[in-house]
Amino acid sequence: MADNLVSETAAPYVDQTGPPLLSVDNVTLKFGGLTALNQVSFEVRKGEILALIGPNGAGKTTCFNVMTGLYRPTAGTVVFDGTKLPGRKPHHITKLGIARTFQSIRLFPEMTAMENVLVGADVHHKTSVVGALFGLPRHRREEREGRAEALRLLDFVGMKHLAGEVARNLSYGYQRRLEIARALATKPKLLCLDEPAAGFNPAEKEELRELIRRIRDLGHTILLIEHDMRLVMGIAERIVVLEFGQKIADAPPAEVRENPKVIAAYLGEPDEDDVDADLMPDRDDQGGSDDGDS
Ligand SMILES: Nc1ncnc2c1ncn2[C@@H]1O[C@H](COP(=O)(O)OP(=O)(O)OP(=O)(O)O)[C@@H](O)[C@H]1O
Repeated sequence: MADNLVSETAAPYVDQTGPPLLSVDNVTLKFGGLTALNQVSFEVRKGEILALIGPNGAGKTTCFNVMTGLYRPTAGTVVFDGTKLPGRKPHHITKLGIARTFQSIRLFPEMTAMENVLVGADVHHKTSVVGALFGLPRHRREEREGRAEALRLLDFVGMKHLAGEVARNLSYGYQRRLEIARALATKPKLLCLDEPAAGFNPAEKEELRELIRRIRDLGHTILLIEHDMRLVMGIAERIVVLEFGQKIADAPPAEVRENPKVIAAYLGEPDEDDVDADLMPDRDDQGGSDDGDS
């Protein structure tokens, strides 16, 4: 792999000294006899772009599902910004500051792009149903500000001109961008992206890479599940690797791509010196299922 594909940023945004934004602490999750996560621990530092990678079925999405309150761990805990998460409802976790996108796009297909973003923003609205029904001034002001913010977010992801378009009519690429805009509308401290580049061509992947950088530069921390190694190596400051529910590596990209365990996980047994993480297959090459949202 060409060296210039490895992120060389000195991670100027990453808070190396304060407490981690997220700690996954010894998390085990069992589905009946299957251990999807086995004593997994890692931290996400404020301002970081951290990638979570691993072969199909390694436990990546399950990890997101534990962090966002869809699953409760069998053992272990997750602490976000000083708050223990297990047992909390997903909407409460969103309010605390974790937002996510899904492997398979989940928009409201009959709503416009603008309305989809407004749904995301709803999580922080303060006015009551009564306020909405009677069109009270505070509600009207909140609505006006919400629309302006939604438009700003649509502009940020490059689709302001599509604000009035119904989501189901949008191209696949724009639907993915809209999901990101909706997640940003919740004002997340931590944005979790589950395979955002799936189905993208190289040019779209490059645009996505820029977008993820810009999102981080705004002050959001990013946790990224992605099968495209070129994208991961080019953007992540640190990579956590899972295999069969266990963490097998946690290091900067340059180290991870040389790690024999990681190479073996992707390619089978390493072939002495003749292995290079550039050969790590993209998701499409793995023949994995499309919808592992678990
Ligand atoms: N709800 C569920 N019930 C039973 N087993 C599940 C459930 N969700 C996930 N699994 C299993 O847990 C394991 C981890 O799945 P997970 O979707 O987290 O993997 P992944 O690393 O995200 O994979 P992919 O890259 O294919 O999306 C797999 O063996 C999967 O079949």
